[in-house]
Amino acid sequence: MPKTTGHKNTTLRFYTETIEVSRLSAHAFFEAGDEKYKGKRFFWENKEKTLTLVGLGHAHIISNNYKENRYSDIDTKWKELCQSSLKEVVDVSPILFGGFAFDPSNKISSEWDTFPSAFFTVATFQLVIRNEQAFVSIHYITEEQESAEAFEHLRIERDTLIHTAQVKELKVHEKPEIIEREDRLKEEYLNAVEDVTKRIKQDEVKKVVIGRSLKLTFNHAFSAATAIYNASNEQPESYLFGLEKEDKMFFGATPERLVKVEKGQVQSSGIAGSVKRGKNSIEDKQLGEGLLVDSKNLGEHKYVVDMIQQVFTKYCEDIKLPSRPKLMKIRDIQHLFTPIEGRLKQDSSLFELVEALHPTPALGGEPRMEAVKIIRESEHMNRGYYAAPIGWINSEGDGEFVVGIRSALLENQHAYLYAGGGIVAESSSIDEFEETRVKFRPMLRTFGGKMNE
Ligand SMILES: C=C(O[C@@H]1C=C(C(=O)O)C=C[C@H]1O)C(=O)O
Ligand SMILES: [Mg+2]
Repeated sequence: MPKTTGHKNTTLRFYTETIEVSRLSAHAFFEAGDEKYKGKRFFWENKEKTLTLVGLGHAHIISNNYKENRYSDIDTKWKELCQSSLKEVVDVSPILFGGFAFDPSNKISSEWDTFPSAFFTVATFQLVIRNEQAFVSIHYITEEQESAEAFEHLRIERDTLIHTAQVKELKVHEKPEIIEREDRLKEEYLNAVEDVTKRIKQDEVKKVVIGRSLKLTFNHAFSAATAIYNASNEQPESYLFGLEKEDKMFFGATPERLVKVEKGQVQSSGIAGSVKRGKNSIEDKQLGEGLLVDSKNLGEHKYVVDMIQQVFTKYCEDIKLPSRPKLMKIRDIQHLFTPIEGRLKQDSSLFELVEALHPTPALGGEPRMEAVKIIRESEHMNRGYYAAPIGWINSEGDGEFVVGIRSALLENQHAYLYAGGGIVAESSSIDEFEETRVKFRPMLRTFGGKMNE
């Protein structure tokens, strides 16, 4: 078991070696880790498809179960590891990949019990595909002097993994069938939406996002590699993420960037307000145009943009913010979308921004603390990592986090899907239920589910 950092007296040494490889599929590389690294992998592909990351094995884990300071703890330990342990100048930066729980104060026992409030890893074998170039790095983190023998062993293992990935196409697994489908806590969900709508009308809060979950049971275990592969085909215009922990994998295809930092430039996005896609281009256009002027959806959206703008005002300068939202059309749904950009003021880090932004009113509500408390009390479930930040950071402090929606937790023969929506004074429980049904679609298709139910 790799040791985690944090002990002041231990000096870790971080050894790396990178090679460039030609012709390597990220999905096949992930699958090559099936035998030895299952439960210790991650997958990432950005929306623009200019960056793909795969991690196999844990060279190092940084995690905590804190309610407070969970972001700064990860931040500090990662900086420490990079600054004091990483001895060489490296051409491909090591990546720290992981995620946070939506609400570490939620104590409901659930499928998420083994996920701490923050969980990040440095992979033993890291694949980075950038601008069509693929690099595989070995990471070896130890308290001892480098052991030539151990490193040589890792090189052999790396070559085996690359070879396996190059010669094999993605296995076509026998397709598991869904044998049971359960709308979990449906009554509780509908009651929560109605109750929250009332409380909003009484001016207790302005907006609260209420979510629900679907549980699928298959006749045999669903392969993690296949699930990620299917999700990327179902929703190619989204980010793709996967994070394994022991026998589970949290994964999804989300359209929503929380925050990206690259060379001091910061980008975030306000995405809230939704309508389905039309059956034909005329209906689709009408629905989109209707969304752009719909007061209920514009209201949902504005809380998000205002809050992100406040955070940017604190952490950034040269802020660019369009005056009105545009449409983001993805396969099953269209959203109101406002991109926000700025330049990071000095001395602020990506993790500080993640902390300041999570949860935005797109996933929590307005005001934030009150909304999170209402979610904790009225959803009757534990969101785990759903609707929470998931992403990566490199040794320079650049990186990107998305909001883990349009997502599911896969556990062998079971999958738990999650979806929610922003409740405002004008919400109706029937329409909100319908909106979550549309949001479940990409993940349902990923698992071979039927859409007409
Ligand atoms: C909460 C979800 O989505 C969020 C809620 C939206 C809405 O209510 O209109 C739209 C996009 C997301 O910010 C989800 O997909 O589960
Ligand atoms: Mg909505």
